[in-house]
Amino acid sequence: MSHEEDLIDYSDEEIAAPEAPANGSATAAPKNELTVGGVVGDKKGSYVGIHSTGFRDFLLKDELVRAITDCGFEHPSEVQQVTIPQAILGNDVLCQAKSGLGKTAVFVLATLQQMEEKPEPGVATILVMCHTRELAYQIKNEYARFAKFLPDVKVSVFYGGTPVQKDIDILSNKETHPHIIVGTPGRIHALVRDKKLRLANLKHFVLDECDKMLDQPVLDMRHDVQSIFKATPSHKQVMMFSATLSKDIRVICKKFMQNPLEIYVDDERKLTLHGLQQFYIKLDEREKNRKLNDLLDTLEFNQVIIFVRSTLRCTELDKLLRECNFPSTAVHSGIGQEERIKRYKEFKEFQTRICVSTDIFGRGIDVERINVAINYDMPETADAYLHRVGRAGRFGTKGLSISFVSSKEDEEILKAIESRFDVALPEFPEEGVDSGTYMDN
Ligand SMILES: Nc1ncnc2c1ncn2[C@@H]1O[C@H](COP(=O)(O)OP(=O)(O)OP(=O)(O)O)[C@@H](O)[C@H]1O
Repeated sequence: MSHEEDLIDYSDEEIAAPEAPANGSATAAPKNELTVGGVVGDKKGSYVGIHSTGFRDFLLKDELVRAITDCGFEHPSEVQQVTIPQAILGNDVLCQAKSGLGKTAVFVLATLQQMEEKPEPGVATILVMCHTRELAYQIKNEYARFAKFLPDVKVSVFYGGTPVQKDIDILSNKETHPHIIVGTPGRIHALVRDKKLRLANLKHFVLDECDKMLDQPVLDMRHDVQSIFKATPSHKQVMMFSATLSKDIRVICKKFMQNPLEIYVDDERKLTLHGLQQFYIKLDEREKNRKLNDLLDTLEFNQVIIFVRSTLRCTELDKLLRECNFPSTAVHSGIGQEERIKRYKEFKEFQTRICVSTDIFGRGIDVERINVAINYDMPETADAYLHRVGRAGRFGTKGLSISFVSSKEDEEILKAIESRFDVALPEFPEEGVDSGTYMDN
């Protein structure tokens, strides 16, 4: 059994406290910050530097512009306006921007733009890593979407829980060897360690959900990332993204970078989504099931995601919902990988409307029609809360989040959320809320 197979799914595990900075290779970077729509430290936020109003202004390859149009993207979001022009120049970038506002397209477009027209067969130049397998799969699909008019570009996704031999076969044939690799650190590390994957020609190293990936000393994710990083050339572009970047984690991220441009779209305290209405409900643990039933009966939703704290609770709640005739599915690390991806696809494609999940779907997962997010169990940190509720109200759409508060600890988390993100979380009104406030027409 490889080392990688020992790694259970990271995302079901607790978020560990950050440890001392790792022995990274880069030196401390001078301040190079751009805050948009907020204030970082004593520096005033600024819109100076935003001149672009359309994707065409980025002077991207024709093939990319066509793909962007096909995706239905009309205008770049704020994070895209600010970050894409810098990223396509090859600068290192550390970027924080709200959930659901299009960070993925920033690195996908920036890396594809910098790719040679005829990429050398058998050579990987772009590596993107993230913390869960479903997110890796999703990012691979985003590359496929934007590279659709670049027929020579090959992209593959590698993650654990699948036969490693398949990955080795792909890598050992020049015809199938990808130029772009997306994956999770355990499997990528195993492939690099066993010399199946060579990164000597890598030009772009990207971490999505970078805080989660680097703040995991217990489960060795950071260790895997560091080992992989060491197998790459010293001259390359490094980009990292998340909706949450605490001061501590920024220091760690920057150890991988050289003089990065730090882009913070909105002050840390203003990271909650405008279109998202957020409430809590105080109740006893034993009242949760009935309350959830009532909510699912009365709320209007396109799709709803329900977060729980363990795989066992996930299985049981899903079962209970189905017994009550709610069309539910469950996703957690105890489910076989193939089945997990199948369920992800069904949910993404609107074939299922209710998904009970552990934190596996708590970050990055983009399902357009989720308009309600329910914390059946409170998350353990304010940051985890922000990511979870950000599954609803994607790209400026409306949404609703309701969090069940059933213990003293839950109340503490609620307070931490309110103070960290400068947001008032009111109690869910007895009479409910008007569906027009959380459903797009
Ligand atoms: N300019 C755009 N116009 C329209 N839709 C867009 C645009 N940019 C991104 N989107 C869509 O918005 C959704 C959210 O984007 P994405 O998943 O990249 O967000 P994110 O910033 O990575 O969020 P998170 O922090 O939750 O991971 C996706 O469905 C994406 O296709």
